Amino acid sequence: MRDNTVAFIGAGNMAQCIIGGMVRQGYPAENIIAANRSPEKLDKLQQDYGIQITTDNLVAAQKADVIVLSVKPQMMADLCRQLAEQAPECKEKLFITVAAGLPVSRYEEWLGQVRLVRAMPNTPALVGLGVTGLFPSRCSVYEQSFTQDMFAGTGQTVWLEQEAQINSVIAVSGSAPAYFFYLMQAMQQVGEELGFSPEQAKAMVAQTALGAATMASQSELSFEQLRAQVTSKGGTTHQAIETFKQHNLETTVKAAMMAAISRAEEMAKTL
Ligand SMILES: NC(=O)C1=CN([C@@H]2O[C@H](COP(=O)(O)OP(=O)(O)OC[C@H]3O[C@@H](n4cnc5c(N)ncnc54)[C@H](OP(=O)(O)O)[C@@H]3O)[C@@H](O)[C@H]2O)C=CC1
Ligand SMILES: O=C(O)[C@@H]1CCC=N1
Repeated sequence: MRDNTVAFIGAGNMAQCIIGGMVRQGYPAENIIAANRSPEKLDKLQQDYGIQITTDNLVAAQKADVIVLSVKPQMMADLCRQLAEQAPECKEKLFITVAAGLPVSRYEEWLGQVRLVRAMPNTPALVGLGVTGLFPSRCSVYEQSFTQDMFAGTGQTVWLEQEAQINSVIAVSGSAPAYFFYLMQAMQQVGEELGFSPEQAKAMVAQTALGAATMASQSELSFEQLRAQVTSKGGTTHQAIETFKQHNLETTVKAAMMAAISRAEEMAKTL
């Protein structure tokens, strides 16, 4: 299965994280090729992982068994039209798209009735701790199994029965590393105001987040129970949590996640 050559077209943040995760988990670097319109990111990918690189999308697509479309949603129409017009034989290959928003029907307008997996990964794929939602369209059992193997190397996978669930994956995991980074950024800022150096504050916040996430993923206790273990009656944590509640953290979190879904729905209509 790992004999398949996988081409990433668009070698930006998400492609770099998936490629890094795949290579670290043993996918043969010589069977991965990345294409990007500008060369700088490609040079770094080749240095870091020893994969093949090209600035010519058609070369990558023609060499590949599996084509991962990893450009921004706004760039997807042009890319798909380029492939359909200049490399029509690619229509027989498996496509995997990681773009937010764009539905299968849109790809079929551009590429025809291709075999396609909509994937919604997240950047912790780089360290093998990603979560990827997967929705197949017209794929064979082998192609689904290949996609499973490819993303399993980057973390957990969740197969979806309804395409609309991709937008829920965006809200819960695709966009979510940024929510945690935002909280960590705010905590580091306060840490610095309290007198720690930027390096100390960053390390303390990151280590605490790592510890909490590791406990949360390894424990059978609920998040609420784990929180209770930290919260002494009449103590400091209680006061901090009450302050989050007074500022409506839960309402804010829900509004932010629903805003991510709304944006994905809007992109489906407008791009
Ligand atoms: N970042 C994330 O956390 C996640 C992103 N996604 C999805 O992944 C996709 C990529 O996002 P992200 O990696 O963040 O974006 P980036 O902007 O980091 O990467 C996109 C890359 O595509 C390249 N590119 C644009 N047009 C073309 C083209 N026609 N041919 C070849 N290369 C091209 C850009 O090149 P250049 O160097 O010239 O700019 C850039 O390197 C998006 O569709 C997004 O929805 C999904 C889940 C999570
Ligand atoms: O912000 C975005 O649109 C992409 C999709 C999920 C994470 N990043």
